[in-house]
Amino acid sequence: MRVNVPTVAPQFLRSRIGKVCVPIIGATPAEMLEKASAVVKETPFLEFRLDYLEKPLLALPKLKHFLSENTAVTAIATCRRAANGGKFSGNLAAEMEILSKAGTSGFHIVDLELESAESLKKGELQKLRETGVALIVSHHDFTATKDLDGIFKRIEPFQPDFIKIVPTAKTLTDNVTLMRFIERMDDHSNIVGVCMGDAGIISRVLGLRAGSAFTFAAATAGEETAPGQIAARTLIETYRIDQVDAATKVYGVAGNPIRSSLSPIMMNTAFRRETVNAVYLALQANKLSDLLKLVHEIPIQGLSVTMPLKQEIMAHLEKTDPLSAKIGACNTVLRQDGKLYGFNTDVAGITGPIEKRMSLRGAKALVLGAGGAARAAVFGMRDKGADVFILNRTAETAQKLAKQSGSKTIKKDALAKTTFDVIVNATPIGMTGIKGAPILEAADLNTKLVFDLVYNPLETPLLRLARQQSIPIITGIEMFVQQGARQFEIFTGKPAPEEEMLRVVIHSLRQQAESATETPAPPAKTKKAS
Ligand SMILES: O=C1C[C@@](O)(C(=O)O)C[C@@H](O)[C@@H]1O
Repeated sequence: MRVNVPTVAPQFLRSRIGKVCVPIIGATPAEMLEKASAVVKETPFLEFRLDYLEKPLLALPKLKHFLSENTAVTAIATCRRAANGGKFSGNLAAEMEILSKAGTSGFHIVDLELESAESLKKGELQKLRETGVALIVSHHDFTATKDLDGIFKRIEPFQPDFIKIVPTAKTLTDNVTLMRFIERMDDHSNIVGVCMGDAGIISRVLGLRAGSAFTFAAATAGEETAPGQIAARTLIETYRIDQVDAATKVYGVAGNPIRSSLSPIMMNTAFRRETVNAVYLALQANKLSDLLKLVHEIPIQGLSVTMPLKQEIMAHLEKTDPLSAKIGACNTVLRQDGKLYGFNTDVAGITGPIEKRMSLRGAKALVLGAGGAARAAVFGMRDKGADVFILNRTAETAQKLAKQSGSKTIKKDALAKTTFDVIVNATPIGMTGIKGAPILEAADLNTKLVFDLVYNPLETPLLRLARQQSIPIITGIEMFVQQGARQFEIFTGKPAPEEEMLRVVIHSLRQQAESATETPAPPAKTKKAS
């Protein structure tokens, strides 16, 4: 017997649902509804995570009212139990009662975990389905991506409207495993697949192209219901997920850790601005071999390479430009005819901004540090004809670099008596989260220009010191944008929209700084993400 006539028959759901489903969380029904009302303006496909509520059953009348007023919304009810990675502490019978009630409260779809489905007594699932609600049977693996075919075989007998498989990507190539699996299922238009974890971002952006019926995105940054989830607006506006098709070229920034890199927002904005059919991903690379495999499997057309892979990748390149070879590091890889070619745009990111202000030919430059960034600064400025001095905490590394590059080393006590045309900080000192005393004092800044390669915070202590003495400065953002702009040109052959790139980077940094000051202290106990 049908308890309720559904507003949408399950077979029409496919045409009704959007490509991006946004989970709605909240500790109270009022909080949930407030969030849902805000999200619905942009994305009308919502998953109400009833398991986040203390008393889900009591919330259903309010949610019913919301759904009757918001007829454009397609709503999933999920009440995942703690044993399956959710937050619901009740038993299976309580979960079923809530889902059945959701089915008669205007929800279009309910989400049931495979383990729950398998534990049901005969006829119980049928009873739930008789409410007229469509069914997703889900499987989550919070540790790995494995045995996807086996999971599929376990879900299939329940004949759900959607089969959802959510493993965790431990490697970049786990995304390929998931996407190949979905592609193989091409006679099933009802598969939903996404990898959790920082390494799983690839599947969140390219999964629809592989055939996933839809994907998940967080309401806002900070409201993720699973590790690695991207905010809906970022996924739609920055990654342009609606436009990713078979012809979309894939690029990315590879490193470890990569989560807070601003390259994806900068490069995707540039692609959008120049209407290039390309998407740029954050690639959490724990191992270079995993990255190299991914590059060929996807395939990836070009890479920005960052710490700690800039040196290690050199051995895997067909050819590099002469500066990368001298520096022993490369930050840009272009894939052509299956072969990888390396470039170093960090150098141009340093010399370009200086040469906009002064010629480096014959200029006297001081470089602080002797690591990777310092090598780019030293070789780059030497190449432009500057006389370079190196100051580093470990004198031997400075001496070695000086010898390789035809530069000199200098001691800290000599600075007050020496004048420079430009001082470049290539150490991480001054960067948000890095401890360490400033290297230079006011008396050491006898220079016409100070360039800090650190870009977060916008104004570093060194730049503040220079500003106080009215010495012109260049911020690390300029280097970041310039190295990215040159990469864009190598990737696409088009001039880079530098102003737009700069604008979006400054905007993101300001937002980050604001949310860092606004965010209340994290709770003592971190809850398990699901
Ligand atoms: O199953 C899924 C997918 C998900 O775990 C994700 O990885 O985005 C988020 C959950 O809210 C949803 O129920």
